[in-house]
Amino acid sequence: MAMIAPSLLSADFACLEQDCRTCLDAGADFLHFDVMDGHFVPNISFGAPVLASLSKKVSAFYDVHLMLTDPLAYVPMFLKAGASMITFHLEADSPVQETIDAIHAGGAKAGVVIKPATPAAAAFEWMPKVEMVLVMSVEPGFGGQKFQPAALEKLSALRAEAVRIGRPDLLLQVDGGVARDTAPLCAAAGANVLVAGSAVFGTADPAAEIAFYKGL
Ligand SMILES: O=C(CO)[C@@H](O)[C@H](O)COP(=O)(O)O
Ligand SMILES: [Fe+2]
Repeated sequence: MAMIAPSLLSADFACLEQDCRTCLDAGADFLHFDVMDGHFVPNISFGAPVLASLSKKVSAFYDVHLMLTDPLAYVPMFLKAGASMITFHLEADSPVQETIDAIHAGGAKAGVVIKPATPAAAAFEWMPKVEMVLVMSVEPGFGGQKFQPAALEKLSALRAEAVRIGRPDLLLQVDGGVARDTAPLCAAAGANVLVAGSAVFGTADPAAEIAFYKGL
């Protein structure tokens, strides 16, 4: 059964607290918090002060997706702000092992992310060291983009590798263009955490959307 991580990037920032509660009441497993620096990706979203305010009011598993050129420099502030898991890009500039260690030292779970152009094999060496691998199925930077089917092969390859190394239940997340038509394909390919932004918040009934993905 898949877990669902609604992406707050598509929430109404003027009612972020209420939007989080709606997701959690509907059974959302994680709240996906997309952080963009306007450098690693051509967009700026929100940062640690927003997470700190939110995590004080709403108790949840905060799945923080860092789209930053130097994630290591920002790990301490996101840990302090209440991140439950911090995921960073292998394409970023920070040393990977040091960044994983800094996240773990702060008591959070760690994940690595790959962009569409990065092969699945790039994540293999890190799989024994992290709790989650995230496959981007769109270019990071914006919500509402079209799902890139090439992500499916990567998910299958990563799931096979997770089984091979004796971690069959490793969290394997997919992010970008996940909707009612693409989510079942992702789950069948081995994803067990589905990020959905516009598919959840772009509907009149986010709770019904969340129930659909949880049932996969
Ligand atoms: O990390 C990102 C975008 O860079 C995502 O988490 C998006 O927020 C997903 O949005 P949808 O594609 O589901 O609308
Ligand atoms: Fe994301």
